[in-house]
Amino acid sequence: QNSVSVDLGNLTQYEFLALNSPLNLSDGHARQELTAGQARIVEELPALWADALKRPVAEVEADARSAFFGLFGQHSYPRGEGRVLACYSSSVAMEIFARSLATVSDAIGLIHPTFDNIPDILRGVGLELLPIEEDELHHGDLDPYLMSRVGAIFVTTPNNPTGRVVPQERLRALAEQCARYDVVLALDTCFRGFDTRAHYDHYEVLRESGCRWVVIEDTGKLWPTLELKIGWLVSAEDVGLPIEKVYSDILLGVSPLIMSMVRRLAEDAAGGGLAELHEFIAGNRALLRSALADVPDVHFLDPGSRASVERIGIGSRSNLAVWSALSEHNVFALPCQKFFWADPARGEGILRIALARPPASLAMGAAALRTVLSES
Ligand SMILES: N=C(N)NC[C@@H](O)CC(=O)C(=O)O
Repeated sequence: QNSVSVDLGNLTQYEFLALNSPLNLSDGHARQELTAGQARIVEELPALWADALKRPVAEVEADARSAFFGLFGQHSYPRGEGRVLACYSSSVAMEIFARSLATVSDAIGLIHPTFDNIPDILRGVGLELLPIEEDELHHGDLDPYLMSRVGAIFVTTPNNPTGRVVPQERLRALAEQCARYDVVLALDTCFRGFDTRAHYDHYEVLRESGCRWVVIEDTGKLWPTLELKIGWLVSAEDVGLPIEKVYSDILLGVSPLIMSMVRRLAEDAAGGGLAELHEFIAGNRALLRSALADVPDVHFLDPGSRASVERIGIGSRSNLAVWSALSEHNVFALPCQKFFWADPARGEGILRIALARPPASLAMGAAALRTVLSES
């Protein structure tokens, strides 16, 4: 067994290695087959193109926002000018938020663990990062020292890779503490679509709390749209950050064709597609867990997660050695050191498997993982 292990710079570099494999179980992007309803929307694209040519982009955008935010129960999203900014991806939205925060603050609290492009983007604009352990975030008020040191706190909910959701009353308490310290509360909700526990109206809670806030919403992990996506950068009226100015430094706007595609996908989801997606992911999660059920020293670390990824504890095995052995089978998982951006050693015995994949691919990948784990 080739136990040479590779330790790359960040998680996305591992994901690049998997991009051309039919057994890519690495990135959290949607790579399952189109449903019949979604395939019909692909057929509609030429008509959506013609429709977008005839209508003002503001109208097309408003329709896309209404369908997407309404689908996930976010009825109180802001309607005012410049309050919801469409970006090419949630990472572009993240970069704009980070640059605007760095004009007024030099430190931010960040949930730990989480996907490493978030700390990388924040460090990239010169911000000092203070970790907020996920358990601490869910337990109660945050450390007063941290709250007096930072200009914002950043929370991914549902979190990546754990799938853990900040419940409504916890969000309210967090937002109220942020209001007391005048700290911006920023949320990355890119996995929200998978978990109905994240479908309470976050914008109503945020508005009622009186805190300054930013939310990054993402269409990119839900539907298999060949990376056509929108990251929405949503902000409070009095957020006190030059978000619109920095946005205008980066882009003028997202294609109305993509906005219309997102609207139609959200409409299809509202008509039954979302429930279908939840069942699909649950089925793949069950497939993976049963394939590994009798392998010694294998643990499913997030039993309650509904996100489109699954963390697997592999005991004392080296996840980099397992990753390498899997890659010999042309199967690609994601080693979890880099999610623990402040303490990578805590990710050593953990792999993440993507669930938004064709069941047949997942089954073959799970069988290869079972073989590799049984040999190590
Ligand atoms: N801008 C970056 N690095 N994009 C990768 C990111 O979307 C993957 C991800 O979030 C996940 O695999 O969970």
